[in-house]
Amino acid sequence: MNIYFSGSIRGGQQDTELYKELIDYLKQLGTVLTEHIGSKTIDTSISDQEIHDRDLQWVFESDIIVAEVTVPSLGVGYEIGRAIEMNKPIICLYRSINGKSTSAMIRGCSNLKCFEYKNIDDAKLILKEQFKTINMDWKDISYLKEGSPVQTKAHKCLKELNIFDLLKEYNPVLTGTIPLGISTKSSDLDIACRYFDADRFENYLEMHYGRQTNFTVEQKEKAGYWIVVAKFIYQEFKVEIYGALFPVASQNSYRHLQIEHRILELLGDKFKQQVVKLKQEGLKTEPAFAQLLEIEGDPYQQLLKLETATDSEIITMWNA
Ligand SMILES: O=c1[nH]c(=O)n([C@H]2C[C@H](O)[C@@H](COP(=O)(O)O)O2)cc1CO
Repeated sequence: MNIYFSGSIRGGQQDTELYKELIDYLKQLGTVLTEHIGSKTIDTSISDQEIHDRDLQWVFESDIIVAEVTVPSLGVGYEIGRAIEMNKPIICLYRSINGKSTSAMIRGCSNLKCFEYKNIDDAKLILKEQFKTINMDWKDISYLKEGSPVQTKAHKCLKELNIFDLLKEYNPVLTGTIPLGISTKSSDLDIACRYFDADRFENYLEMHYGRQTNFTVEQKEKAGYWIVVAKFIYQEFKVEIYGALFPVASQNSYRHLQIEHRILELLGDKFKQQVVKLKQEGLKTEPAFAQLLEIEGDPYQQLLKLETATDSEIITMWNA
């Protein structure tokens, strides 16, 4: 796994030693492409344009961006913005100094995860917990092959439909409950995609899947977003391909998948069985999680808030 560590240089180098400690820790989790940020020696042999182009190429090659954003830096802010455009997972870490927090454009951005920490041990714990979820590559569906009978069947159908090759440019990810192993008989095969041109995406879906049983495709507004939804039946599965204009990683179905996966990993089989039981009784997935964790309010929104909770906070929510 390639990691792009981002930290202030010309914005101020007072935290360089801390960056070095973070980089050393990240080296245990993957390959850090930007080790130079942990050193005060500035390479003057390359031009600003070379730095810019090299670093953007590294952002592109990274699987994750970790940014320490306590010292305000134009370069770090710019890298984060470009990484969001590239649909990369981003973790920002900051310390409040003299009551001063970090920019609202970072803390308030739903395309990244922002954590406040106090010391290096805190930061390491946050990184350890976050990397556990991020390491799961949902784009590669081979994990289904070794799974439950329904997961193996899903794998076979998705291969036969060639969904992940045909829709490659739309960045498809299987979401919903089948990847999590908590599906019931009525669970769909949900595929989340990102389009850049809704009409083109709709036509493409029609061209490739229009002959499938009960095929329908429509464009509509949902919760303020313009979406394209194609549905059809394939063998025993209802397939739903869903496209929106924004990156899959920031779509709610994907974010729910990630947080639910993390909760299931943390709370184990007993919790999983309770979720399945509530679903069999007719509850939808997110309301089932919310009921068991005693979360009040809109379960779809409230579950997303757990993205920045620590493992121990999540564990204490469940009184088995
Ligand atoms: O010499 C450099 N090398 C380099 O890699 N950078 C990149 C990596 C850092 O994450 C970020 C720091 O930006 P700034 O220098 O504006 O604080 O920019 C920035 C500079 C100098 O701006």
